[in-house]
Amino acid sequence: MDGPTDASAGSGGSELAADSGPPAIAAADVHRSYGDTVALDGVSLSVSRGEVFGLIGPNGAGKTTLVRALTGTTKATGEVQVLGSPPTDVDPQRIGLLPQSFSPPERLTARELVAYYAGLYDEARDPDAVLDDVGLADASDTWYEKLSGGQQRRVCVATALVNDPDVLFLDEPTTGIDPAGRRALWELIEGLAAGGTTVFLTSHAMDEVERLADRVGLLNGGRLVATGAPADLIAEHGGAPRLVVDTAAGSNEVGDVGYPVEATAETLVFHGVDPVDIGQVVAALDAAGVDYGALAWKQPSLEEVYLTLAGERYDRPGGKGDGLGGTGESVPAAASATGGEGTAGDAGGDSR
Ligand SMILES: Nc1ncnc2c1ncn2[C@@H]1O[C@H](COP(=O)(O)OP(=O)(O)OP(=O)(O)O)[C@@H](O)[C@H]1O
Repeated sequence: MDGPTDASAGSGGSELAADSGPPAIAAADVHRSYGDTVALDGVSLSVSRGEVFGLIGPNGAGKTTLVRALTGTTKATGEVQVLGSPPTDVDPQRIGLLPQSFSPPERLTARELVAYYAGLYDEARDPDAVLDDVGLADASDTWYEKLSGGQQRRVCVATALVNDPDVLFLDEPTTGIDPAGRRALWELIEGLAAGGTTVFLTSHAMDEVERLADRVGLLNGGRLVATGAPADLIAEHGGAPRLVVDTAAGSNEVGDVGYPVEATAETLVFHGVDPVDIGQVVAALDAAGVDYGALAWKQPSLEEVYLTLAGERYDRPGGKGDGLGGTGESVPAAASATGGEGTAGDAGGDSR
């Protein structure tokens, strides 16, 4: 872990970005079990100040447990520091946390709720300004229980922003939020990051993580199995661009078109096809008399990285894979722990 602890250094995000102090978040060999269920199995990571770190992984991989370990809201073994100090020693003013599950009192208006959270801090932003930031200015007088699920989530995000934190933990911030709202929230997060706020977010939306994160960590079975910039992970694990052709034909019906071909129940997938060579494949299909429908050229994305490394490639019933993930090579079985919720062996005393 990095050196001197000075939790009082710097007061605003932009100052932190220029600060050469300890990383915003540092974890070394973090373990957490619930009874026999190993939720975190030796996680180590470091997040620089001003960085946006995206944590992805299958259900039950340990993402929420890691957020809780990093924020000191569950006990874990190993070492965790936020801004150079154990998380429970850091001034709460400097940390923002949006938990995955958050059930505020329902008979309060959005403004009253955000104002309540504002009152917990020495300094806080104007609740109306924060509600405006999350696109809820028009609903600020509505009771929480009368808001839609996505609006409720936005209020929860607002409560995490109200103290203008230096380090912001967002556990699945956009779940349930409509596409326009998601984009608005992305812009908000981008603005915070541009101002120097460190953001640690978890998400199942790969487009979200690919857009927002400077670095991504893939958690599987409680272990961090890959970390890197989205572009680097895609280059390393995403496979080649491919042409997906809707057809019931088998690969043996096409002949050799110069690209590895993979057949699924409803598609032929040609791997490594550059856009300029699509015509060559189409000509080969026509020459072979293959009956086909739509063609789609796809570049690898973070989703392919996820599907490959998490071993979660989707197989259609009766098919050999959807042809969209990875390189068509066999992938390891999912290693995620998916035990049920419960408190057995939860000696950690989760506190938030
Ligand atoms: N309070 C708890 N009591 C018992 N087991 C728990 C508890 N919290 C989490 N677990 C288990 O720990 C493992 C990791 O759970 P966690 O919620 O951290 O995963 P996750 O990656 O956040 O999942 P999801 O994507 O579904 O939110 C799972 O097997 C889960 O069942």
